[in-house]
Amino acid sequence: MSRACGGNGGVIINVSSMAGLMPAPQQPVYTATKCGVIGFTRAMAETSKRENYGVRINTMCPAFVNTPILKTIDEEENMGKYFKDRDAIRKMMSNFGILEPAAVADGLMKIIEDETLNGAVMKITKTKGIHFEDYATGYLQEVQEVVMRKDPEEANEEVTESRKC
Ligand SMILES: NC(=O)C1=CN([C@@H]2O[C@H](COP(=O)(O)OP(=O)(O)OC[C@H]3O[C@@H](n4cnc5c(N)ncnc54)[C@H](O)[C@@H]3O)[C@@H](O)[C@H]2O)C=CC1
Ligand SMILES: CCCCCC(=O)/C=C/[C@H]1C=CC(=O)[C@@H]1CCCCCCC(=O)O
Repeated sequence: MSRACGGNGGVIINVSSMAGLMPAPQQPVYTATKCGVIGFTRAMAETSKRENYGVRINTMCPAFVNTPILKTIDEEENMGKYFKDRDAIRKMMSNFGILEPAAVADGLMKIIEDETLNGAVMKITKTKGIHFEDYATGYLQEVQEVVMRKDPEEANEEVTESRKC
């Protein structure tokens, strides 16, 4: 797919979850994997841009969606020691509401069609619909740009200077 490998470019959409953006105390490992998907997506999107892969890489973070995975909350084998906490998860579901898969399909289509999106973290919730996690990228970009073109000591000084008020 990458132009660097002779491909035509394209778009990759990784599937994270709202659990990757907020702590899900009954599912710490799930939370960690979904956070990982977000970090990986954002880093690879930046790599793709710099290396001119021609591939847009984005991720989506739906809240609860009506699919078979929700039934796994009632499986002790899946929940392990958090099985006893399934009522808390059910309460969370009832507070958040449950999306239909079509809402996720709408998000997928938006990412495919909007060619400006790269490194985006799309949230999909019952109350707000499709919206995006806002990162303070200005500082990060500034640091990355300076660090990429300077020797470490010079870059460090420049970044420190630029942050002085
Ligand atoms: N349903 C929900 O509430 C939400 C789901 N997600 C994410 O969406 C993605 C899809 O989940 P759903 O369609 O909801 O669940 P699902 O349970 O309907 O589908 C998951 C699929 O993954 C397959 N699978 C599981 N382990 C696998 C493995 N090791 N190798 C290959 N395939 C494997 C299963 O056979 C199943 O077909 C997952 O990454 C999930 O974490 C994200 C947010 C909310
Ligand atoms: C706000 C969390 C939204 C999570 C959406 C999601 O990815 C759901 C996945 C669940 C399906 C089976 C599970 O074991 C998953 C995790 C449930 C996390 C719920 C956290 C509830 C809580 O912390 O109270």
